[in-house]
Amino acid sequence: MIRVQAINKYFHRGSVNEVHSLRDLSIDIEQGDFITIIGSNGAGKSTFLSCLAGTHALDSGNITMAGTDVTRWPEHKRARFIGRVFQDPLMGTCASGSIAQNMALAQKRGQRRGLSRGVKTGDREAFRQHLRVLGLGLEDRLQDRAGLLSGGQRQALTMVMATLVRPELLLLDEHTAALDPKTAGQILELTRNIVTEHGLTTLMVTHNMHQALALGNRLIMMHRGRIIFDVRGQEKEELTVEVLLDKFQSQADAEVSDRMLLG
Ligand SMILES: Nc1ncnc2c1ncn2[C@@H]1O[C@H](COP(=O)(O)OP(=O)(O)OP(=O)(O)O)[C@@H](O)[C@H]1O
Repeated sequence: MIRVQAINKYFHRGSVNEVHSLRDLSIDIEQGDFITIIGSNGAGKSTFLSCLAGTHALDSGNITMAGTDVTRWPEHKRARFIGRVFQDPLMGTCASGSIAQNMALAQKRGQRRGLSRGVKTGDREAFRQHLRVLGLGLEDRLQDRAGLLSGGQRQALTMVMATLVRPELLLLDEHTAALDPKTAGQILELTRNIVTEHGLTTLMVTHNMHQALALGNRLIMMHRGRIIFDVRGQEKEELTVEVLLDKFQSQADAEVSDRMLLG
């Protein structure tokens, strides 16, 4: 289990530009949970993923993974058991490296990486098998530079790379948002298959409520650095876009009335 206890994250603390991005956020993430995360712009969704990945240090609070306190662990140390896919398909792969070289690097995630970009012969067949599942023909293009691939192909490759070494936690940050609808659908299907096949504990940020409802066993809604709604199982199955929109709206209404009261 991953336990997040009362975490706070500020940016530019103490200055006029201070942003309190995460506010006493707590959540227990069960082994195998596939959580979709929705929330308004600036709600803190990406910051939350970055704090889990160790990209940002916390101002307070704790994160434990499988009983180990990782709060002070730097990003590179957590990389051993965290896979992450970003919105930008260009971020997950090295354009100048071949598909095989990219996969060889992914295979060494969290280990010391030498300067050698060599790929062992035995690995090539394993890489081909991983790529064949995608149905994109990438298994026959191991020598091609990743920079030659389309955005969708690169994101598919990134998904495979992020899960080549089974991650304890998979973080997906709007990973289909930059793709055309058809390709986004394919990557989502791939996501569903990979996560289900390996039973990966996964957090997926999306602005698409249909996606948030269609995938995962649990959904959380964030607002202003907090989790304001957390639903799972049957209750999630029965959720509709209308109910989610109502939640958003009631939050906005509450803020307006707060402002009126305070003002
Ligand atoms: N590196 C940073 N420096 C300063 N402020 C930041 C930084 N990263 C995030 N913030 C601020 O923290 C708040 C939360 O941002 P975050 O990107 O986590 O929100 P989000 O929910 O992912 O939003 P979106 O849906 O728009 O991507 C915002 O006010 C943002 O401006």
